[in-house]
Amino acid sequence: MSDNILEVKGLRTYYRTRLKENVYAVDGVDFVLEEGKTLGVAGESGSGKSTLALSLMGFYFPPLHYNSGSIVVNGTDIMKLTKDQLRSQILGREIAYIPQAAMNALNPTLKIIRFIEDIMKEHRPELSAKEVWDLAAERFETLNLSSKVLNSYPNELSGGMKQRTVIAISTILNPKVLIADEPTSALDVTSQKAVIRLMKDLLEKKFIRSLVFITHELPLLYHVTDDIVVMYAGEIVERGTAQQMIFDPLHPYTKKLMGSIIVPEAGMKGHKLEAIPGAPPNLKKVPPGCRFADRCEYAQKSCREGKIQNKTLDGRIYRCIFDARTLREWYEEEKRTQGVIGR
Ligand SMILES: Nc1ncnc2c1ncn2[C@@H]1O[C@H](COP(=O)(O)OP(=O)(O)OP(=O)(O)O)[C@@H](O)[C@H]1O
Repeated sequence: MSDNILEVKGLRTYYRTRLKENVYAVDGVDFVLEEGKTLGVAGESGSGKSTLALSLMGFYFPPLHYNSGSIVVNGTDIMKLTKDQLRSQILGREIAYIPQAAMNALNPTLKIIRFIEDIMKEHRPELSAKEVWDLAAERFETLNLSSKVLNSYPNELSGGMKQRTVIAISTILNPKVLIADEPTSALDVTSQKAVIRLMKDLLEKKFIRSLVFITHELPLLYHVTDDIVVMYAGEIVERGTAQQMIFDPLHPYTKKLMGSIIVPEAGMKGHKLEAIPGAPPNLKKVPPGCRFADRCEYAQKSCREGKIQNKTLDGRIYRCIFDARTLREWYEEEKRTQGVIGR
C-alpha cells in the first residue's frame, strides 16, 4: 500500500437545482495527501471548498451528486462502498469531518459526554459507560481541555472552547485524516491560535495522521499546513508547498488571493490589501479556457480558448498558459509600479 492516505483523481460532483440545472462545484479535482502531511485548501467563498469536503466524505445526498472520479481513502475506493459500509468502516475511523459552524450545531440539551457516548455506541459497543468516560477524560486532558468539559452543556462553553471540543469529539476514534472546514472562522485571534495548537497536538500525538484544513484565508495556512491547494470555480488552479504558495504564488488568482487578506499575518505585512474585483463564473455554464480570465489583468485572447493544461515546476502545479518566469516578471513589475502597504 502506498503512503498516500487520500488519493483523489478526476473528481467531479455537482448540485442539481430545483430548476434541473447542474452546478459543477467540484470539476475535475486531483490531489494526493501523504500520511503525516497536512494540506490547506484555500479559495474565495463559492470556489467549491466545502463541496470538495462533502464529496471526499461520500456525503452524496440531493442536491449534491457524484459524477465521476475516484476517492481512495487509505487504499479503499469509497465510491465502491455501500452507504452502510461507508458509515461503519470509513467515517469517523479513517476520515473525520468538521463542517463549517459545527460548534453551533451541537444539540444544546445534551452534555458533551453524550456526543462521545453516541459515537462509541456505534463503533466500540463493548465499552462500558465508565470506560467511555475514562477514555474521553484522558483524551481531553491530553489535549489540554479539562475533563470537566465533558459534564458541561454546549452553551456553557465559550466559542473557542466549543470549537476545540467539537474537534476533540470528532477525532475520538483516531481517524487517519481530519477534514476541517473553516475551523477558525468566527473566532477571536486567541481562540484561533488555540484551535490551531489543538490540531497540531492531534498530529504530534498521532491521534490523527493527516489534516485537510479548509479556509478562505490563505495566509493562515502558513503556520499549519505543509502544502496548499488553491481552488477557483470548482478547479484546483495551483498546488505547492505553503512557502511557495504564500511567498511565491504563480497563478494570478493565488497572487490576488494573497493580496486580498483582511488580517495580515506576522511576516506578511508587505502584501497589498484589496478585494479581488469581479466575480467567479457561473458554475452552471463555465466559459471555455481559463475560468479566472475575466478577472485576470494579464489575460489574453488565448486564455479563453480550449482547455488550460497544468504546468509543473519544482514539484508545484499551476494551471495557467504563462510560464513561471513571465508571471514572476509581471509581479515584480507590479510591485515596482504600485509599491506596497505596510512597509
Ligand atoms: N445546495 C446547493 N445547491 C446549488 N448550488 C450550491 C449548493 N451549495 C453550494 N452551491 C454552489 O456550489 C458552489 C461551491 O460552493 P461551496 O460552498 O462549495 O464553496 P466554498 O468555497 O466552500 O464557499 P464558502 O466558503 O462560502 O462555503 C457555489 O457556486 C455555490 O453557490
